[in-house]
Amino acid sequence: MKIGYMGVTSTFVVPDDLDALTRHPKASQPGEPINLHHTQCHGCGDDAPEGLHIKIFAGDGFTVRARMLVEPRMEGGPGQIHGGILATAFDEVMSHLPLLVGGHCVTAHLQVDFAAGIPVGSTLYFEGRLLGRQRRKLYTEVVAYLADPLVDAGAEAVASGRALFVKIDSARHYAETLANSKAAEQISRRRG
Ligand SMILES: CCCCCCCCCCCC(=O)SCCNC(=O)CCNC(=O)[C@H](O)C(C)(C)COP(=O)(O)OP(=O)(O)OC[C@H]1O[C@@H](n2cnc3c(N)ncnc32)[C@H](O)[C@@H]1OP(=O)(O)O
Repeated sequence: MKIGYMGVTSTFVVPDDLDALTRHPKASQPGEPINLHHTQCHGCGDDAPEGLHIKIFAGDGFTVRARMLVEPRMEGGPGQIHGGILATAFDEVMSHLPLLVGGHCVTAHLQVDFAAGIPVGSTLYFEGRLLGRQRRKLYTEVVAYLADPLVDAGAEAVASGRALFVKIDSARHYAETLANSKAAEQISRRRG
């Protein structure tokens, strides 16, 4: 099996020749929650029993804000969050950024830098930013803090991530797997 994309290990490089960004007319307003996915989504779904239950809100411009309680079931090293859980949280938070410009995307590339251990019991605050778009590709980044950077200018950044998302036709992309989803009916209804 070849590793990476098209046999090449991907790196995250934002191209210089980006397309102009326009906020989608139906995008959530700053401060409003973004309900991009569905209730069984492992990242944001309220009804996913083992999910992360991340709360995600639109920010100014092309940004999102989010928070997540680090629960005991998320433990990796003693008393600290598991790195894979944080990567999942980053994926989820950044996956809401494309909605600000419209359309569903999937993650094509994800990378994480872990700067400090994150204690179980803490609340993580996330700031995500859309760095740019080129055709179907959207470049995003996210930073995690142990305090809300909106109210605490000295909030410490404990991890950061970057991801490339690719725009999809969701009906086509999920055509063969939708029936496996516990939320199949809800998603079909939403599509009309
Ligand atoms: C109600 C519904 C709710 C929807 C709910 C949505 C839930 C989202 C959940 C959170 C997000 C996830 O975890 S999503 C789950 C994890 N991700 C996935 O399962 C995705 C699996 N991968 C794929 O399906 C595919 O590889 C795609 C869609 C990413 C790309 O395939 P494609 O459509 O054929 O397009 P392709 O031409 O290959 O690529 C398009 C452009 O992207 C570039 N590109 C593609 N992959 C890469 C890569 N790894 N690294 C660099 N560049 C890449 C190509 O060079 C090209 O650039 P250029 O030629 O334009 O320059």
